[in-house]
Amino acid sequence: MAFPQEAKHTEEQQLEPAVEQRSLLTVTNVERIFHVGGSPLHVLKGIRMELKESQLVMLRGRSGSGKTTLLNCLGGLDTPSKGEILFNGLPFHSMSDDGRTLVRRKDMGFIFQAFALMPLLSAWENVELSLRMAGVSRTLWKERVAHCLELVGLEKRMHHRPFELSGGEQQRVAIAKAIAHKPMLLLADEPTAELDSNMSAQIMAVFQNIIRTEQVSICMTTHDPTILEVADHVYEMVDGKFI
Ligand SMILES: Nc1ncnc2c1ncn2[C@@H]1O[C@H](COP(=O)(O)OP(=O)(O)OP(=O)(O)O)[C@@H](O)[C@H]1O
Repeated sequence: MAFPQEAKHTEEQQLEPAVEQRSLLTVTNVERIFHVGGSPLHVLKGIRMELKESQLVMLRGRSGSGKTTLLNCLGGLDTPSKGEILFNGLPFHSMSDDGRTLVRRKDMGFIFQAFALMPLLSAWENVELSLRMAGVSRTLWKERVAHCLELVGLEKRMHHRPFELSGGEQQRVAIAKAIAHKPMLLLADEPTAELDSNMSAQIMAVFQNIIRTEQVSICMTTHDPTILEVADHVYEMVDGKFI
């Protein structure tokens, strides 16, 4: 199988002067209500946001403000109770679970706070596993795995297993794993939460690098005020709303 997004950005387009970026994700009046002990709990209260191609957007807010709930809705892991989410023109809010799963597998990558690596597999094998899961042809694995690990600066650690890597290095493997199948959108929940400020800065530099070279858009949650400056836009969340 060829990589589906290969033709997304042609050389010709890259040489053209900057044009208005296309909207990848449009969120309109999204609400999420959970029912807890028979009472409704309004966690998202009318969220509107937009993410364009090759943008880095951050969701910032206190614990419990609803960031993860929103990220889950954006990634199709959960569905809003009301409102609309358009991803690459597709109505995510009204698609079936199976439909969303297919889109997610092909066009999205996920990064979590706790790295989510297979402990017995090397960095190389972890990234390879992600290509296998995405149904990418085996003939493409070697070149793509090497490329992704180089992109995140781990060419010298390719055959280390997670326990032989630092927290920052493990998170870089997780990033390589999340971008291996060439997603359009990367969703990251507190990707720097477990890292010190130096390692967090390195992860943000990797994000900026992959936005440039892989034409991916990134939406991430954070508590950390020191990394906000690299975002194209920061949405500040308080009690289920943007302020
Ligand atoms: N499945 C669920 N059922 C009931 N309540 C939920 C559910 N998921 C989340 N909540 C509640 O929604 C609120 C927001 O949670 P969420 O995890 O989205 O916040 P957050 O901003 O990501 O917090 P943190 O930064 O601590 O991860 C919390 O009060 C949480 O208890």
